[in-house]
Amino acid sequence: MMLDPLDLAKRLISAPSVTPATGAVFDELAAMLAPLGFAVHRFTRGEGPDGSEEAPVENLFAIRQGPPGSRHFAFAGHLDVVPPGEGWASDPFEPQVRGELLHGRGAVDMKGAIAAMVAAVAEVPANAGTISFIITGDEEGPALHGTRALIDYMAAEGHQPDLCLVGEPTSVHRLGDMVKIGRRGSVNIFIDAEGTQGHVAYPHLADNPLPRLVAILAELDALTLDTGTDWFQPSNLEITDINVGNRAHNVIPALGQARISIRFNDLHTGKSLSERVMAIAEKHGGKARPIISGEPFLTEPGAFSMLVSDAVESETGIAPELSTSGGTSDARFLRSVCPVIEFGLCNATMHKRDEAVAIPDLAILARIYARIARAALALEEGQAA
Ligand SMILES: N[C@@H](CCC[C@H](NC(=O)CCC(=O)O)C(=O)O)C(=O)O
Ligand SMILES: [Zn+2]
Ligand SMILES: [Zn+2]
Repeated sequence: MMLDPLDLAKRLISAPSVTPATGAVFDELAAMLAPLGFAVHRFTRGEGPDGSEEAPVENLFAIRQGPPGSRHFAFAGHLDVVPPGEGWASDPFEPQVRGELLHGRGAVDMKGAIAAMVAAVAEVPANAGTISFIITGDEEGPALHGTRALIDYMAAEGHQPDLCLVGEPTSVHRLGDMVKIGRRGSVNIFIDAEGTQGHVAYPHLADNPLPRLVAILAELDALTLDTGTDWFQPSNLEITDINVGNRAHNVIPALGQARISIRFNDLHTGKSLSERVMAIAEKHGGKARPIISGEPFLTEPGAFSMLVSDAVESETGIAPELSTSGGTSDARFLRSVCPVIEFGLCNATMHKRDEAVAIPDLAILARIYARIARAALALEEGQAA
C-alpha cells in the first residue's frame, strides 16, 4: 500500500521551518527517506548572524542508486516556508484537518508536494533507475546558500541528474491545470538619490534629492519593456519601496532611496536591464545598484514535458497548460544541471494565512509523481534534451 502522503505532510508541517530552515524538518524528511533505501547527506552553509542574508541554511541531498548505468531522475524542492503572519484560524505549525482541507504553513508551498514525492518514490522499484532529492532550506529567502550549494555538492560528488522535477505549486484552479516549463528572469535594483540636508525655508542652502528620485521613478514607471514573446508574458517593472525616513516637516532630507523589481522575458538579460536602469538613474543624478536574481529560461517542449503532461492527464483527466508565468523559482539554478520542469499543488493559498491543501490532491499528486519518475527513468539517453 502507498505511504499516506497526508501523514507525511502533517509530519513536515509540524516542524516549523521559516526561512532559513534547519534541523527538525530535515530530521523528519531524512527519517522518511532512509527506510526507502536513500543515502541521505545533509550540510549547512552560511555563517552570518540570525536575520542576516548569510544566516546558516540547511540542505539535503538524498540518493537511491539504480543499477550501474541507469538514468538519474531528481525531485527538487524546499522545506523552508514564509512567515505565517497573523490571523490564522489554527496554529500554522499544528496541521489541522477541517473538512477536505489540511491546513498549515507549507501545505501547498511545498511540504505537501515533498510528502507526495516521498510517497511516490516508495512506489518506484529501485531497479528502475537512480532517484535523488535535492532539498533546500532557503528558497523563499536570499537563496545564496541553498540550491546553488546543492548544485556545487552534486558536481563535487559526481551526481548528475538527467532530468529534474521541481514541486512548486504550479496548479491554478484544479490540480493538473498548469505545468511550468520555464520562468522569467528577475532583477532587483536599489536606487539612491543623494543631496544636502537643510532648512525647508532656506532651499538655496540645501540640495533636495527627492525631485531627482521622483524623476527617476517616473521615467522607469513609464517604460513599456515589451509586449511578451512566444512563451513568455510581458516583462514588468514594479516600484517596490520608496524610503526617505524624514520625520520633520521643515527639513530637506539628504537621501532618498527606492527599490524596483523587474520580472523579464527572453528579450532581455539581467545585465541589459540593469544598464538601462543605471543610465536613467545617472541621467537624473542618482545611482542604481542591481542584484540579478536569475535569467529567463525555457525547457523546450518535448519528450520531458510530454511525459509530465501524460502523467498529469492520466491521473486527473486534465491536459495541463504549459506555461512560464508567475514568479521565479530554484529551477533558475537547476536548469544549469539538466532539463527542469515544475509541477505541483494548487497555489491559491500559498504565502497566505490559512494555507491549505485539498487532501485528495496529495494522493493524486503522489501517483502523478510516481508516473513521472518511472517514465523519466525509462527515457532513452538523448530523448529528453
Ligand atoms: N528572491 C528572489 C527569488 C524569489 C522567488 C519567488 N518565487 C515565488 O514566489 C514562486 C511563485 C510562483 O511559483 O510563481 C519570486 O518569484 O519572487 C527574487 O527576488 O528574484
Ligand atoms: Zn515554493
Ligand atoms: Zn513560496
